[in-house]
Amino acid sequence: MSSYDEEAQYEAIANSYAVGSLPKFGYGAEDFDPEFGSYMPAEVKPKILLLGLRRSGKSSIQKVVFHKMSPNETLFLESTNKITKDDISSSSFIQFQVWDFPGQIDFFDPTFDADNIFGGQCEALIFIIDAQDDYMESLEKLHSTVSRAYKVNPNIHFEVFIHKVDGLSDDQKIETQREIHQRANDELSESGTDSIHLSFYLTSIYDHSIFEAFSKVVQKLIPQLPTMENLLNIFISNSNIEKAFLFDVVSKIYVATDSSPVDMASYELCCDFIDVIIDISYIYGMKEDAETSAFDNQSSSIIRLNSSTILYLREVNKYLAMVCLLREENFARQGLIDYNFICFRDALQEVFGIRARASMMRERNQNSLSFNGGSIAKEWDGRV
Ligand SMILES: Nc1nc2c(ncn2[C@@H]2O[C@H](COP(=O)(O)OP(=O)(O)OP(=O)(O)O)[C@@H](O)[C@H]2O)c(=O)[nH]1
Repeated sequence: MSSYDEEAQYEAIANSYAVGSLPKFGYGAEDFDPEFGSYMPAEVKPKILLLGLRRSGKSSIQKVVFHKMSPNETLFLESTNKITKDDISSSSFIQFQVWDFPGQIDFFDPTFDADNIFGGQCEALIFIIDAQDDYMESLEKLHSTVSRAYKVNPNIHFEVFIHKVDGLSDDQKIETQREIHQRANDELSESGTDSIHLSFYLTSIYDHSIFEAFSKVVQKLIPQLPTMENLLNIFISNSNIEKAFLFDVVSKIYVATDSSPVDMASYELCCDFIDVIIDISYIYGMKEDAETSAFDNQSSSIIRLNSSTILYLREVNKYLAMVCLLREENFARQGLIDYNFICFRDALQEVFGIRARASMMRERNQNSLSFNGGSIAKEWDGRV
């Protein structure tokens, strides 16, 4: 396939992106306008809620995924006694808030403002069940939580993290998941609310499962995901690449991958690769007077493994990186891969540029938000 055909293919996909289905979810729009983030008031940012019984691991998940806390440090976390709102947008491609709830919260307390909490910008509710504990009480709480939230906002995505599975054997993991899945869904059908769909994930902060689960939760909230997947499919097939992930660098959440199955070992390898690059950039790449991240739009890296596999990282913008796994012999034509990557990046820019421009126009028309003083459709700062 010639490079020109390929470019046209990327362009067609980018152009086919439907402006009509604009997301509420925000992305690193600073790439289009450096001041965009500051225009977006906190109350319109989408929310992901973390709920569950006390000590189930809610704060630990938030700290490990979004604040680089090491899992062992979570042993010293204090119990949460009020709702903690964490704005993820300042350091990440994905703009949202994570709300961490105290375990003892009572939804039937008259002061609990369910409309405000579950309504509006609430996109996902993650319920955490401690798999190392007796989970019967958790299941009751899960049922009351999702029923209450669903009444207020049926569009919420309900996600269940069966957490702390590091303490279980493989057989126990399967059995626990089966039992929790069965009981939770039975309770929903008995109460006549079986239209509520629950998704289950086995997670632990001591391995990459928590990042993988969070990636899947976040991906559901990105309406452009099929377009991104399509672009990645074209990219890998024309570049002889085995697998490609688009990573949000700070959180190591992958916002998209091609449609071949994700194997956990490859994902872990890519996460470790990003950690190495970030660490090296910080240690050796920081300029003396610079306060900004050393990982920038010029970053790229190649690691050759002794299994004749190559790990290749290219930045997409300052928050987003593409990490590819490919066989060594296919890396001989690096120029082709780099060219295809630039086409891919331009197409992605189109996809999100359309979204940013249209959302600005929509907001202007509605006159509900002020986006004064800047053109969103500026040059992408990661452009070569
Ligand atoms: N083994 C194991 N322990 C975990 C995991 N995640 C969290 N923990 C531990 O669980 C304990 C409670 O974690 P927290 O994050 O404070 O729990 P929480 O749900 O925020 O608790 P509250 O604020 O009281 O509602 C801590 O000692 C964590 O180290 C995990 O994946 N595996």
